[in-house]
Amino acid sequence: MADIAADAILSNAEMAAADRATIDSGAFSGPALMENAGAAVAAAALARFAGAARVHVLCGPGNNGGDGYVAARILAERGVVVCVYALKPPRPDSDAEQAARRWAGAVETLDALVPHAGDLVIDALFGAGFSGGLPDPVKTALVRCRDAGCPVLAVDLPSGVNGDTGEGEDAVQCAATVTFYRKRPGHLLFPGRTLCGTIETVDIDVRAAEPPRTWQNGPALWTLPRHRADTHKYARGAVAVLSGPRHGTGAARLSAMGAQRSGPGAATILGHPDALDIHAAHITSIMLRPLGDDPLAALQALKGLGAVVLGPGLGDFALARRLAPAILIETEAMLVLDADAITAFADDPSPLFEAARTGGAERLVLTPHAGEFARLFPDIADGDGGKLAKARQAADRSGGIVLFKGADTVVAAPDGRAAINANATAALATAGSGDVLAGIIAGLAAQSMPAFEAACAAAWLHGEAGRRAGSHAIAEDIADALPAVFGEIGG
Ligand SMILES: NC(=O)C1=CN([C@@H]2O[C@H](COP(=O)(O)OP(=O)(O)OC[C@H]3O[C@@H](n4cnc5c(N)ncnc54)[C@H](OP(=O)(O)O)[C@@H]3O)[C@@H](O)[C@H]2O)[C@@H](O)CC1
Ligand SMILES: Nc1ncnc2c1ncn2[C@@H]1O[C@H](COP(=O)(O)OP(=O)(O)O)[C@@H](O)[C@H]1O
Ligand SMILES: [K+]
Repeated sequence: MADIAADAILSNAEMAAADRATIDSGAFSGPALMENAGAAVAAAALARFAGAARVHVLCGPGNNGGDGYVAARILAERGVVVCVYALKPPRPDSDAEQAARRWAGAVETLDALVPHAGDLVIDALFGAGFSGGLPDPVKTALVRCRDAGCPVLAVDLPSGVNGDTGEGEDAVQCAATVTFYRKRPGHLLFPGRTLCGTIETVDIDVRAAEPPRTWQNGPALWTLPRHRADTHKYARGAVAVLSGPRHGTGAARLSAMGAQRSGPGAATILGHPDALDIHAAHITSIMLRPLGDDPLAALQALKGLGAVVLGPGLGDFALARRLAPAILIETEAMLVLDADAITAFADDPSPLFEAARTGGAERLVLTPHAGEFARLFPDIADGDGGKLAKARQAADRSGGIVLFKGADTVVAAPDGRAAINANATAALATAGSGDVLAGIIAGLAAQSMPAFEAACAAAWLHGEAGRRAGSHAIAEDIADALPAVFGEIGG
């Protein structure tokens, strides 16, 4: 079986399929995989919590509990004082039942659990097989762990966190989580990401059944454009940003600044003359052009146009409704649709989505935050499934790349590929930061980077720039940090 990239993310079902495929291939048995998993948990407990007075292992009825019994046995063999508690006995004839039989000590009910501050709790109640809400005895036990203030080490996932969505309102905050083979979406989506604490991903000899379609976003996922030594500014591609009115020009400037610093040869702001006067007082290397009576013609007149940013601070919904489909159908440029230009299509997105399909080959990138997402895709926003599934549904419907912003930004393509971004910090939660991001996407797309890759790379670079700029950065600082980030990763 071919192995998959280290940054691949598997859903609960994909992980279970990998487990089955590994067992069916004859390479490893279920009990052998469980032994590996439990041994990894025991090793993490010894390495991270060596001074624990006692280790309480809470076991559920499935294989997650099975891993717990294995870890308990190995820790006890190493001389650790271990107490085991079960919610229910393991499922009959399961690997977990075998593992439980090899645990020689007592098994108490969860209500016997009395953890103390110097103890360690190993949470092996539920993992990849969990859905719905936690049973009351589990909630009570987890509250006791929290109140005792002892660290919790989660097996695979903190119990109560849904591996596919990251949802998990009753889960306890864990100090660390040991997961197996590849991460689940719930390790990276909030609140799961926070609840996991430090995540350790260990190889337990599982091999994937299918090629992945979800990844943790990072440089392994895309290749940045490189400039040939003999290039010139038009060969490097050009970005156009549509400006808002005189009293709302800042957002377009921030997009243009993000675009410019992402490597294209030129960035131009187009707007009404009174808005351009304001821009002229602020900027030097960004070009300015009047929008005129025919905005499409003004765009088409730009040499080497590769991407257009439409929306930041735009204010003019009618212009967005007219221009977005025209850009997709009548130009070759990539369209990054953000902010007001997303809201402009809230009542009737079909002309946009039709144009995205007519324009072909992933020419549209939508960059909604949660509020804009709910305006454009109200039924998807209200529906079941987490942020990853919602972003995928939106991409499928729109025919464009959907970059669903937030602390756990998800980028999804109509063909099902998706990436979860995990390097961004709260430094980005500052006005105008999304405008810079839209510009970075356009800057990369103008250099012929495909839309999905451009959106993923932009989200990651934006996150790195935010880190570098520091927790009190403003949007301009995020843009200013970009050249150093590109320099560091060799772009
Ligand atoms: N994949 C791999 O390669 C490997 C995986 N391994 C391990 O297996 C784990 C997955 O095991 P799993 O599939 O048995 O699921 P698990 O998380 O134990 O939960 C299932 C049990 O919980 C129950 N249950 C669910 N929701 C509930 C609720 N709301 N309230 C109450 N009950 C609920 C559910 O009940 P049922 O739905 O069947 O009635 C069932 O009894 C994985 O996380 C990892 O630790 C390793 O051993 C080695 C290799
Ligand atoms: N807590 C956070 N951690 C990481 N990134 C964040 C956080 N909050 C916001 N962001 C990112 O900051 C940007 C904010 O964009 P947006 O909401 O459009 O703001 P604006 O319209 O002011 O530019 C998005 O890229 C979003 O993903
Ligand atoms: K668990």
